Amino acid sequence: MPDAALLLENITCTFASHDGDAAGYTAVKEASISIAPGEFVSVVGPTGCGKSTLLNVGAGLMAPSSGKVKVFGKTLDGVNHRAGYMFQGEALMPWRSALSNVTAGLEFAGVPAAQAQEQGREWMKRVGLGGSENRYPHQMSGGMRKRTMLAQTLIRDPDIILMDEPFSALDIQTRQLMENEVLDLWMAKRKAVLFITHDLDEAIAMSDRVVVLSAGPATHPIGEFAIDIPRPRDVAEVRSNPRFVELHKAIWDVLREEVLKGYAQQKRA
Ligand SMILES: Nc1ncnc2c1ncn2[C@@H]1O[C@H](COP(=O)(O)OP(=O)(O)OP(=O)(O)O)[C@@H](O)[C@H]1O
Repeated sequence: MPDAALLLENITCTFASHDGDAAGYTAVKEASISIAPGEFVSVVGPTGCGKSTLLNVGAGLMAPSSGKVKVFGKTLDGVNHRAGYMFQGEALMPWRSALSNVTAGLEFAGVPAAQAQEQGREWMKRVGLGGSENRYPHQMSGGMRKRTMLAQTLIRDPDIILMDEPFSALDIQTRQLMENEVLDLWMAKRKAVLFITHDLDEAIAMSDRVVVLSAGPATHPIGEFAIDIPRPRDVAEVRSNPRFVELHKAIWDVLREEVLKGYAQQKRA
């Protein structure tokens, strides 16, 4: 079997506690997730369970308290340079134009400016933003800013794409358009994707596999479902596919209780 593109192996993450508990807060405990090259995997779980923590560990932005990360078979030490990361919030640099936000990663990697600009313009077109190169982030809609972030993430052609609830702030129509665009781009290149969402519909519509996390503390996977719905898929239409409905019910049966636990914990906090 080929090496996983990204393997999170027995990951435990303990944070210093805010309430003086010397043992700290173990957000994630012995969690293992493997993503094959070219596979699209979504991770769903209740709010605050540790989804972003796991993604940060996979990106090499946070070292786990114990456990290992392997990238195409090699143990990760430091930042994961084979991964592109699209954050949940607004991560554009407000002082840079859309184009220069998109090309920033190439520039930092030492690609000559003219070449970076040419690639940047191509990517702006690919994400439907041809003609908006000179706009600044505040001159763009939320959807346009997300498209810019998508181009910024994909321009470096990463082998692994990490996405943390990338479209949660968008209205439903824009969100579905962007989800379809991401699927089209992914179908063309088939990179490994780890997609974090709390939206089960989105997870099923997009993925090859959905991993369900337990509520925290000590979050870990409690279920894994192969999404055997043929591609290409339209994220809006796929929702009426009988198999979608069946999978939704099966996954929700596992997720529901965890969501209730997560909600109760947030109310207590
Ligand atoms: N640096 C930190 N220090 C202390 N606690 C932290 C830190 N980072 C995360 N946590 C805690 O770890 C838990 C998991 O956080 P995380 O952001 O990974 O959850 P999440 O599932 O991504 O949340 P959401 O669904 O709200 O985006 C939370 O209880 C959070 O408060």
